[in-house]
Amino acid sequence: MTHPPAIRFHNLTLGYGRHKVIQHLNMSIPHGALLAVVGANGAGKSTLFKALMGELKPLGGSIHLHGVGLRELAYLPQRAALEQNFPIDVHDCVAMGLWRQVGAFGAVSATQESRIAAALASVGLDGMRHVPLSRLSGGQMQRALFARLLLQDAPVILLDEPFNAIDEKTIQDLLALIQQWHQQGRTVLAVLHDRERVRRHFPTALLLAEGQTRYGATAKVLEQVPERGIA
Ligand SMILES: Nc1ncnc2c1ncn2[C@@H]1O[C@H](COP(=O)(O)OP(=O)(O)OP(=O)(O)O)[C@@H](O)[C@H]1O
Repeated sequence: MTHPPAIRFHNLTLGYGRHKVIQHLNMSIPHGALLAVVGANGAGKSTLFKALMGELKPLGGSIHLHGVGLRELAYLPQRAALEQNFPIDVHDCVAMGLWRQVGAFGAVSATQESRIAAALASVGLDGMRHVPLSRLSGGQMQRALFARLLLQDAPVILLDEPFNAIDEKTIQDLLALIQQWHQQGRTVLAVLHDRERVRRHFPTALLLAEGQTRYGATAKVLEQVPERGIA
């Protein structure tokens, strides 16, 4: 079964001033895709996500979202170290995932509180709701950010290096959540560096590399890339 496109890049060129990072990218990502975005450092993986989020204007070409509003994209940027210094606890950080429903200063209803509790339980942080973010380990912080994504309930989820500097047990738990999102029909794009993980868990891949951008079934995309080619 082929799904209609959720995201289409049309002759897309991205960069900063005169520095072009991605050039003339043409591809469609179907609804429900589970896609790994791979490529060497500086290949433009984060740049592509920033453009998808509307944070960076294309130098050329265009990005089309089909059946998905810009506000329906959930985005987990590369390790938000800064965010961990915010003087809030785990509960309030996760509750921010509800901002579309309650607004920035709205009160959280009893139903929403139970959704927050369920999200915390799904990431294994149920006992930590009142712990300040500054006391969390890297893995626990990433669990909290995934709980927030759960509450956002977005049809399209962008994860930029979600497993960077995270312990293996957390990675496995978060991978299980990603699989759940995939089974629910959400579109998930994740920037990853670990080739084996990509092979095992992501059916499709986009390789960004100067002159040899490739998109399709993961095994095919990775087959001619040198062992260190995406790290
Ligand atoms: N704000 C910026 N201003 C100017 N150049 C930038 C900016 N952000 C990124 N770049 C440059 O654009 C290129 C692509 O950067 P990007 O962060 O998208 O790469 P990446 O594939 O995500 O790399 P990594 O795997 O290291 O995170 C790099 O050469 C980088 O130096």
